[in-house]
Amino acid sequence: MTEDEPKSIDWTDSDTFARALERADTREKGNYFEAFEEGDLIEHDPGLTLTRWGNEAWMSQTLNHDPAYWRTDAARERGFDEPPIHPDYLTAATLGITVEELSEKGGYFLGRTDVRFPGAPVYAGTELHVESEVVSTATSSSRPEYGIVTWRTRGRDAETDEVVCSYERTNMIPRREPVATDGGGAAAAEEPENGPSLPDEFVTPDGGYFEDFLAALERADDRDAAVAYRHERGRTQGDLTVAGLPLSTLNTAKQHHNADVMADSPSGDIVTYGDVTRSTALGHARSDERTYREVGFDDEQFHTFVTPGDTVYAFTRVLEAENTGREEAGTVRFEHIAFNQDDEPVYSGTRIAEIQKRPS
Ligand SMILES: CC(C)(COP(=O)(O)OP(=O)(O)OC[C@H]1O[C@@H](n2cnc3c(N)ncnc32)[C@H](O)[C@@H]1OP(=O)(O)O)[C@@H](O)C(=O)NCCC(=O)NCCSC(=O)C[C@H](O)C(=O)O
Repeated sequence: MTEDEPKSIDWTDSDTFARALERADTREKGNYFEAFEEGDLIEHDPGLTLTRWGNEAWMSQTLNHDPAYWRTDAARERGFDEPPIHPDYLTAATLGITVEELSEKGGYFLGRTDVRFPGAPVYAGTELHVESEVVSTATSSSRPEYGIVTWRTRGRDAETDEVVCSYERTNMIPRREPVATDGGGAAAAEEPENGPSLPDEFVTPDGGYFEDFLAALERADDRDAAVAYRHERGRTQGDLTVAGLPLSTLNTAKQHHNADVMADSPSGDIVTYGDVTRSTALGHARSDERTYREVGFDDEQFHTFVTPGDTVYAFTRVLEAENTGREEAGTVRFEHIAFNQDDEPVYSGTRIAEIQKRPS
């Protein structure tokens, strides 16, 4: 090189690189709140083939061990052709595909309702196609930097076009332009002087069959009692559950795998995907019952963050039991509450499931 030739740039020199980074634009991912308008229909590009491996990874790591999802003979006894895809994994995969367009910008998952599985059982090899419709958008009165968006999402079997999973979900989504507010929620935070008193007695079912739930409800009837109990198992959150499981469903929300960005967010750390928290709590609950089929989920809410090192436990309330005349199972409605090592609720929701009847 002669003196007149321009010096080549060493882009990896730390000062040079720092200056380059300062000047470079970032190619952004995800959509701000302002991108969503009521009635918009969004077809999500990514598809995902539901595999037995994906199903088993999800089920094992969330402690869902129902044999019908693991063993062919147990699956056939329950009326399936082979071990099907579990509804929790199907729900998480349906949501995962939507994240890039709906919530990757950093939207905390607040709640979900009307989770249903209208199609035939879903087996490994099914390719999912997913679409979402914007149901509503609202400003947040307490957090001006966010808006609140609700979508109706449908996951279809790409081959038959049959809807296999559908739900309505609500997230907080960052605004491009924060709005001015009056500070909103402060008044609503006031606690009543005396909270509602709990029932005198907590009844625990003797077993996990439908008859046990029915008998427990009958024992609680006409008394100041609730059928309510906690489950023994806990699951401490680590890299696989916090980052690995959502990424395996194509869920690109930075909340679960970018500790650098999340250090400067309300949670201060990466957080467990809502579907992992919820599936883990449901796994604990199912370990104390004889599940026959999952029917649906409503009123799901995420109350506070779960971060690495936190342990997810579960508490169950039995709300109703109905003998529908079906030979194999009766229908039970539960409320499940996931809580952490400090006994704080992190998730709650109601669930309708068919529970096996005791073999005669
Ligand atoms: C996120 C929070 C820290 C917010 O807490 P806070 O500021 O105390 O507010 P609120 O919880 O009262 O809620 C904020 C506003 O949102 C409305 N809201 C809340 N829930 C719902 C709901 N189910 N439906 C509709 N609207 C809802 C409230 O009314 C408030 O409105 P306003 O008063 O007008 O402001 C806190 O909520 C929190 O920590 N939540 C837990 C969040 C979480 O951990 N989620 C799971 C992990 S994130 C995830 O899974 C992302 C996922 O991958 C994805 O992409 O979706």
